[in-house]
Amino acid sequence: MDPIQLWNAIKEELRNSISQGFSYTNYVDTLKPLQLVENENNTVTLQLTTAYEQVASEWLNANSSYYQAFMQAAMTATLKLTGQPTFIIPSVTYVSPTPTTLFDLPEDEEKVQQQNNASLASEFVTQSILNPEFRFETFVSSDENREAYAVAQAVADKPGTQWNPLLIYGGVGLGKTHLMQAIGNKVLERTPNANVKFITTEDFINDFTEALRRGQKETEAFKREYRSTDLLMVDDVQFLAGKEKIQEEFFNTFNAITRENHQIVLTSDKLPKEIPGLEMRLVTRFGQGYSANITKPDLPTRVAILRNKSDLENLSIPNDVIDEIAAAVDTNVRDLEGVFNQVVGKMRFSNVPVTVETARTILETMNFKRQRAITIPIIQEAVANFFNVTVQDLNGKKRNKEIVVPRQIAMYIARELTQDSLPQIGRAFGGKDHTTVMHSTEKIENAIENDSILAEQVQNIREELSN
Ligand SMILES: Nc1ncnc2c1ncn2[C@@H]1O[C@H](COP(=O)(O)OP(=O)(O)OP(=O)(O)O)[C@@H](O)[C@H]1O
Repeated sequence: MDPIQLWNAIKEELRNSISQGFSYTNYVDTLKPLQLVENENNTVTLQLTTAYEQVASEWLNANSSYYQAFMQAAMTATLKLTGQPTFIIPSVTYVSPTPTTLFDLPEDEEKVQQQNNASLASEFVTQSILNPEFRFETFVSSDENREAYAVAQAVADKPGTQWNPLLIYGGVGLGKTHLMQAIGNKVLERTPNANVKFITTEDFINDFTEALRRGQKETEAFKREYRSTDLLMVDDVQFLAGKEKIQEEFFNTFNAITRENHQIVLTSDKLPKEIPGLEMRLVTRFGQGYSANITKPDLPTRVAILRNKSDLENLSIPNDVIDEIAAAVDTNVRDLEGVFNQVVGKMRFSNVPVTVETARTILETMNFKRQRAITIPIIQEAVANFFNVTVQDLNGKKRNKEIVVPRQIAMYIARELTQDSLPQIGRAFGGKDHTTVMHSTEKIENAIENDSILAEQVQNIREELSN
């Protein structure tokens, strides 16, 4: 006896004889046939499974006789129809939402159709490949990505539940794809048969365009392929901007997946509401789960990332070399890795120990310069030189305009380019009160808006400091 056929017949019986309080959609439809198990006493158990905890607990609960009796009655009626003499006992087990589709046995006809479509789709739909190195264990968690890291782990543990979709956004090369694929790798590690798909937005656009070009059957195959995923991960959704037809298809794919409580993870370079040309319905859908930002790593994080890489690859790169690279490359982690790889290559292929000097040469060739830490004394000196006054004047009490304006500018730049607090800045300017610093910075902030000469002077000093 085929459990799928049997269950379909029972469902039909239940649909026709449904009683009040026994909801077909919320109860029967959530159950899927697993298998038929022969018992010793000539009975057969139809094992059913559900991803809905409540349905399972209602079944298992002390009052479950209501459901069992009802189901039993439907079975008896079904068996009469099919003329089967075996006595069938229903049983229900709960599986957490992640692997639902693994048990989501399609109805026979549908199964064949899906198989046909799958092979049709595999002719032109992008195959998903995950980088095995992109795992949580190889990701350095720091203040700049802690929230994204934590929520990505939560999604990997319980996909399709609370944070759906998860959107990870931030600048280039900061680890968005790494974290997204870490979710995929973790899910696959736990559930190897899960239908996990990772694609770029460009892949989605190309696949859909190709499907449309090939015809209706292929378009259907495309839809089934994408909409049947347990976990769909799409990189760089900002590239959907301005493409109406693609956005419509993406919207439908999104709805089909989330309706099944399956998980979507997206990355973007900015928040959806800031993507020009992204339709409102997608903006709201993308924002309905959880959006986590990743920002540029600071110096200690860059050092930690390089140390971690060096350890993972069993390399003994000296600490001063790591510090040199981390101090010079503050753009993003991808650039940091690029320089690191050059250094590793040098170690391997030229067989000489890597020193700070070698690292500096590599950094220079790659156009990276060590950033000078900007401190208040450096700012004071630059401002004093620019306006032809002395640092003593800036730190003194003179109140003539020729001194007051440069002093206010120096305080403003100190506030902007250092991490020092208002009281610390006040102390560094000859023991001034923090309210004086606040007043000065506000004054320059407002003046920059209306006074283009002053704005240019401030900009020139900034540039001088960055050289
Ligand atoms: N915190 C981190 N710890 C370890 N490696 C990291 C970290 N952040 C980024 N990386 C590494 O930096 C490289 C670039 O990261 P990734 O490709 O994930 O960036 P991205 O934010 O997706 O960039 P893009 O927007 O350009 O696609 C990868 O090799 C990744 O492993």
